[in-house]
Amino acid sequence: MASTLPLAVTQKSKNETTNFTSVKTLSESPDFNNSIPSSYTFDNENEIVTDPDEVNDPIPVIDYSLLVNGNHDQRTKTVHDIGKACEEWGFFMLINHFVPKSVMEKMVDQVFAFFNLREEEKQEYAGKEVVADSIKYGTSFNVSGDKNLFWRDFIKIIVHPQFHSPDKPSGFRETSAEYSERTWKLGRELLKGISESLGLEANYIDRTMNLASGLQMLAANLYPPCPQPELAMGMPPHSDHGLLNLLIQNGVSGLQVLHNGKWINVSSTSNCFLVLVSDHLEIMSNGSYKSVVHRAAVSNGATRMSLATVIAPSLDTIVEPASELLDNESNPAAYVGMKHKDYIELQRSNQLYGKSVLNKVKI
Ligand SMILES: O=C(O)CCC(=O)C(=O)O
Ligand SMILES: [Fe+2]
Repeated sequence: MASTLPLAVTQKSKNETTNFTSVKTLSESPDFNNSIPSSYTFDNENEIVTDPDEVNDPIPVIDYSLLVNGNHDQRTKTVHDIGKACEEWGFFMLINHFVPKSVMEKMVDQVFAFFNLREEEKQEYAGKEVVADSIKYGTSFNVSGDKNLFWRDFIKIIVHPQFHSPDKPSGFRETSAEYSERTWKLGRELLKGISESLGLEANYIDRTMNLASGLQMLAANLYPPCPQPELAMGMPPHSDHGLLNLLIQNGVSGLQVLHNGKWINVSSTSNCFLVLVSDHLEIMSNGSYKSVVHRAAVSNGATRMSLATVIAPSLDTIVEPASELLDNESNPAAYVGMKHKDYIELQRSNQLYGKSVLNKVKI
């Protein structure tokens, strides 16, 4: 899979950018002459990107209210549809999820307020590591390891099993506490439907992935307007660690998912969660459900913001294929078990590219 992904590097010189600690500072600098430094350029030529209405295979939409409040038939159909979406796309849109629109909007506003702090204030969280230090502010993916830089600034915050928050901006802590609590409940409930769709008891994933002490992380991405969007990349093709990623965005589209070898533009959505199957769900389902390869394109007109909520096993859980799904002859284990913490470390110390980390645990 990784070798088929279109991402070739054209130039590689970081010297021009070493004075900037964020894309936001770079793009707002008075000296910025509207041509992006070569260290940010990728060869995005020959890319075919398709809008969902151009393929007769619409992005699956799941009505959460039918999973939790539907009658028997509606529930059964919803569980079936979730399974189909996880199998065929590794991706779906979740509607009627009971997270109030006002809470989602307040969270988006607070994330913008964080990125709008002075650079020195944000730098307090730079130079840290998200698992060890709970909060990390940074740019690109891993500046010291990235071959080319991505047009993206980020903050990652661990909010479960212990809740953490930056002290600024004011109101961030309260808003993110409410948002985290609601999305954590939503993710756990959704995983019950996913367990059932695999033919397992509803609590199977919750129990075996130790979600009572599971990891929840908020990862906010800022993509400032880019004067040469065709040359830059917000985030390269990758899949996420964890079980699910519940993604929201600020009304500017940019997410693209790889489906049957084609990049599909996911249009901007409001009041809906974009749900991405992540690597640990692929591993525990022994590959029945595929983590979705996705990337973020940038645009020159507007600032885009996305907020990922990662719902993941506890850091000490060794994630391996569920023994109930295996059969020595017809369906042997296709992945080796690895502690979640070690998997994150592996991802952090590698280039973010396709399924390169998942491939390391594939048998
Ligand atoms: O910005 C997006 O839409 C994608 C973000 C993403 O892939 C991530 O945070 O892992
Ligand atoms: Fe991602």
